[in-house]
Amino acid sequence: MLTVRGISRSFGDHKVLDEVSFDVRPGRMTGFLGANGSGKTTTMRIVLGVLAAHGGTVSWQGAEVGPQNRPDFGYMPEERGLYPKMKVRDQITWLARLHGVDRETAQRNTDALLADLELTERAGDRLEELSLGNQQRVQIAAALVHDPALLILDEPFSGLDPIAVETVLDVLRKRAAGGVPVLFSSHQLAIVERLCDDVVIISKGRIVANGSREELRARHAGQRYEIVVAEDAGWVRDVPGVTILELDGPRAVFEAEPQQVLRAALDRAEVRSFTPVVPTLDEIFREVI
Ligand SMILES: Nc1ncnc2c1ncn2[C@@H]1O[C@H](COP(=O)(O)OP(=O)(O)OP(=O)(O)O)[C@@H](O)[C@H]1O
Repeated sequence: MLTVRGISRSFGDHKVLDEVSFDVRPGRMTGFLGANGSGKTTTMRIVLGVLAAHGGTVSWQGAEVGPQNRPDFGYMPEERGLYPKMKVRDQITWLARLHGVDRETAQRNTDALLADLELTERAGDRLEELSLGNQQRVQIAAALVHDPALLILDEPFSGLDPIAVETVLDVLRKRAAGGVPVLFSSHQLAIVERLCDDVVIISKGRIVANGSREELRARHAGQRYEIVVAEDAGWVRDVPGVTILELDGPRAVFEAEPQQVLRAALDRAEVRSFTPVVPTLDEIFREVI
């Protein structure tokens, strides 16, 4: 498990991270969300040791992270740093070798990743000959080729078309299923909602929400319900204590103490369904940042 505790960082007078704490658990996909400039990249760079913290600790499997851990980590930085003129397969294999992987394993891992990322046909092309989306897939291969024990990915889905997103998702899910903790930042909340086990939301350098997707939804659910009845649901607005959010023929969405509305409903109408409305990640995000 990766444990981040009380990390702070300033640039000049600007405090960019303020006591940031969260965990990235084994076998779980953790989405790291925040507006532009909220501190995601800075946090990731500190975890990777590329940047020093001004306070706090980062631990891996219970011990403070140091240079000895770095070869075990896989990092896809925001500023993509591969060689445009080098051929795709040569480049990925070479990166694996730099991480100390033997030649045979490096070639086997490269070929398996290129196949999983649907890049086999481009293996002999120079990186600069690929479309931006395909270059992005190569970046993902570069972060994964040495079979890292932890994955930190800065915006791995940016610039990918929906089919490429699915391909990359499958590759990352496979790693997580194998027990690797995966932390990735993204602005695409629909993807995070679908993919993540855990969510960490940062705003202006502070963690404002942190937990499993279900916990966050339950925590932010409030008293919002949807009722569907056989005929017009207009009477719901007359039940004391109800705030109507949507009213559309036989369907109403409202905030209220639910038992009272359900009792009133059973007196007046044939109830087809009565369900709590859980907020989307997008709604939670807007609420907390
Ligand atoms: N090397 C630096 N020198 C000065 N300020 C910096 C430096 N690196 C980051 N910052 C500032 O720290 C803040 C957080 O930046 P960071 O890149 O971590 O945000 P982010 O959440 O990754 O944003 P985005 O979603 O736009 O990538 C910003 O205000 C940024 O300008």
